[in-house]
Amino acid sequence: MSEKSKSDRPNRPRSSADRPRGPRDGGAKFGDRKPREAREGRPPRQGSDDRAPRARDSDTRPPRDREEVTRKPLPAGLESRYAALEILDRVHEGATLEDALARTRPFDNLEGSDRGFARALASETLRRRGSLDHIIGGYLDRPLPKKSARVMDILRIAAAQSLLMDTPPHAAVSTSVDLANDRGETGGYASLINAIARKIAKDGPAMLKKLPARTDTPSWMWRGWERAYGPNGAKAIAEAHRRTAALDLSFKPNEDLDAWRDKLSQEGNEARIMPNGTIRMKRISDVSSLPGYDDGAWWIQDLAASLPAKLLGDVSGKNVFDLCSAPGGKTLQLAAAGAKVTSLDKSGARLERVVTNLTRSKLTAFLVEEDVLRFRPDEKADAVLLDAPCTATGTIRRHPDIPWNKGETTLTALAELQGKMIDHAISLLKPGGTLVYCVCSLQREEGEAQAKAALKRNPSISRVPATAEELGGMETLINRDGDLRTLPSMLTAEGGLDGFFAVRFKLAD
Ligand SMILES: C[S@@+](CC[C@H](N)C(=O)[O-])C[C@H]1O[C@@H](n2cnc3c(N)ncnc32)[C@H](O)[C@@H]1O
Repeated sequence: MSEKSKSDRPNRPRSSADRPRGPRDGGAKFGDRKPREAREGRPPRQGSDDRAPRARDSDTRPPRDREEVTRKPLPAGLESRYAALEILDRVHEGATLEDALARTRPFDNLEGSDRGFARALASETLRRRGSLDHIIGGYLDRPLPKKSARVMDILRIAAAQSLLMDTPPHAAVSTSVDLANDRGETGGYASLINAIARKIAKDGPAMLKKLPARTDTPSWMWRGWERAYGPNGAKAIAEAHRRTAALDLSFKPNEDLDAWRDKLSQEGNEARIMPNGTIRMKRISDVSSLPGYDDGAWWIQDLAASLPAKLLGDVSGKNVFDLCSAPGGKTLQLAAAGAKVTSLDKSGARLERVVTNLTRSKLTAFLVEEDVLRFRPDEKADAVLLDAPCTATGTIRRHPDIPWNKGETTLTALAELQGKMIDHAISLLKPGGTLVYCVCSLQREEGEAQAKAALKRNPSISRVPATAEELGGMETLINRDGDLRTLPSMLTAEGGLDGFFAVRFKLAD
């Protein structure tokens, strides 16, 4: 982008202190903080454009830096397992898997296939943690003491390698024993780990096959899905979570999708055009090497995540507030469709990712760093998109840490916040304006129940049902009320999609 004066640089977050006038008044400040990716001099990794929302914004925490500088190099083959163990440790401390991957030094030091292996090992261990714990538990006389959490993690990654990955059993066992011996606190358990890992390598595959899909789902989540979708629906969702998500790319309007499909297709990884215009392929490790990345022709966005913005219809030339916008998937969509977008998020760190994504895509938006509930612009909006913070249970395929780091109390607190955000978003609309409220959650409390309660609290709004035409003809994604409801168990033959809910409201004229 060419050098412009401060007031002409829309892609700069403004702090709330710079907000005396309307949202489009320029005056962009917020210093010259560079986006994190640019600071580190490396492209964002796969999935970073449209990652799952998080109830707790751990992006603002300082990087973990506790790795011992003086550590002796580990034997070949052990580094990647050691990195996976450290990643799990950070997730247990409350970090998201994505943050843990970004901030675990032993992982950062890995390259190529070792890096891919460590990532896959940590992800698969979390994805099937319930099953792995069940099988390991069968070999323990009593649960391991809390202070031996690392022993349990070594057993988990031993089991994950034997049961879920193609690691030869002897390698899964011997590297786990080596990991145990690497530290005094776990060395005393080396023979126990050796014995259990061997048994699991031998008998575990048959045991794993017998475990029901719900074993990998915390019971509060399972109960919610059963209430909402019935026992078979809950089972189908849990089964879908065992599969990894595809790589979905959203394109700017007017791009020639047939040409992009041909350019993106690789041997063994055919790209395909989905009904809504998403191009889908199998996940690859280096997205930045794909054609079109540097030109910003596309951005990563799950098919389901691309649908709520479509419910705003033709936004060209309209004033649209994208509330809770980071990392910016929907801001990019709206800006690419010609809207004058005000992109608001309360996290400055996450807004930097919006800047990165806008810059790469050569699109512009006005950025506001603010809490939604405190946002009081002078000028109201033609349309508002509210992608509220939620439990993100619709994105478990991509973020297998979610079941273990979210609880029912988080759900209750988020549901209360979502109601307040909806009411505030309505107050930001011009008469006749449109609000789309959405969440990437499977929990009814955050979706269907919010829509119902919002209509009851606000007689000035009415629901405008979604149409199949707006969703690329995919009418199965519309529920009985006319709202968008996607589940990971839908479009199974095509690779599934994230779980999303979206409702469209119109404010009376
Ligand atoms: C669901 S994610 C947004 C995903 C984004 N819309 C996209 O399409 O890329 C939720 C976002 O809400 C933000 N957030 C959470 N609470 C907020 C609040 N009170 N005010 C503004 N933003 C908030 C988080 O920082 C997070 O970036």
